[in-house]
Amino acid sequence: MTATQRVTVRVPAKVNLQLAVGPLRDDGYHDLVNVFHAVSLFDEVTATEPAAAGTFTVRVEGEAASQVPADATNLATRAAEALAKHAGQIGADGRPYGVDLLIRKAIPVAGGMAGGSADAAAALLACDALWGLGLPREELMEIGAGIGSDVPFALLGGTAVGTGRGERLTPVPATGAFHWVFALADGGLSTPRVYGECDRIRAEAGEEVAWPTADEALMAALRAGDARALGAALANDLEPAALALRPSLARTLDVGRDAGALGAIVSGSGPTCAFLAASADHARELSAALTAAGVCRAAVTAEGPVPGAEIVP
Ligand SMILES: C[C@@](CO)(OP(=O)(O)O)[C@H](O)COP(=O)(O)OP(=O)(O)OC[C@H]1O[C@@H](n2ccc(N)nc2=O)[C@H](O)[C@@H]1O
Ligand SMILES: Nc1ncnc2c1ncn2[C@@H]1O[C@H](COP(=O)(O)OP(=O)(O)O)[C@@H](O)[C@H]1O
Repeated sequence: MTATQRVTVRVPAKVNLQLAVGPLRDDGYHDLVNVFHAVSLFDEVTATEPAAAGTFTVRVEGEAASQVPADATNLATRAAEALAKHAGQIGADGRPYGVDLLIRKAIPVAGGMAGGSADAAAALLACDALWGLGLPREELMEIGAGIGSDVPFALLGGTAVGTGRGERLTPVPATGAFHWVFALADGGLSTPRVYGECDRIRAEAGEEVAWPTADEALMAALRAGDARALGAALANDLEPAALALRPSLARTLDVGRDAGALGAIVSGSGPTCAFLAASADHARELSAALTAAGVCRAAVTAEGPVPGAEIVP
């Protein structure tokens, strides 16, 4: 252990600007073109030296704490244990690595905004500092990919294209800031269930599943910082599946569109819906319209892109 006794990391949620889902692979995953965009909705993870060396514990605070497992299945705990294994289990002081984690949760749980992956990424960065490992971020991203497909992006942040199962990342140059509104839903949607429903819908339609490719219009909109063009290019192949499993989301999307959103989309596997606004004021207006229509549990505004997981000084 180093002299550092406590490290706090702030980590953003994501929205998928394009989620092109390719064929189902033999390993149960789908090849993707996943355009990730980090937004200013953050969880915080604090890593503290444990009372007993070699133990891993986790506590969760926040409105949704009861929906998050506070045991070894928590993605943050799994990430910390994976890092300890990677580092050889025993620190330079001869004591086994261990950590007490505290998660302050603001990212909706099972909401399609990768909150669990964000916590795993934050735990990797926090434990790396707590244990004095000093691993390069790329190495943490590789360990993160073993925990979940979305974990590497939470370490990278900004805007990036993910290929493979979403873990192989290439940053995308983007100009300016985009203004978002997120309509949070009651309850979550299971990611494997939404992918399964996508496969079922495609099989029923007898569709040939195309190899996923990045949308050039979307990339150009990002390079130019053109919110209107970006709004028109937003696309999510999981949206029909999320709507089939949660039909009420169709009305949420319609209310946002009718209120003038530049783009309206289910975020990843849902059920959070994302709306692109023309400005911060416009985002506040959209948020008010969604709340007034009663089509969401709450509406929150955010900006993107923001950096990935960062240690709080
Ligand atoms: C859909 C997306 C979009 O970014 O995220 P969410 O919207 O749920 O946050 C991701 O693809 C979710 O990534 P993540 O939540 O890390 O998934 P993983 O733990 O790796 O996988 C969970 C399950 O999702 C399915 N899965 C995931 C990724 C992928 N490329 N193909 C898949 O089919 C598989 O059934 C897998 O067993
Ligand atoms: N730290 C964590 N935060 C949120 N969920 C977690 C965490 N660890 C494990 N989970 C489990 O992972 C599931 C998916 O969580 P989350 O990442 O929030 O959703 P999504 O994949 O839709 O973005 C949750 O239902 C929860 O049971």
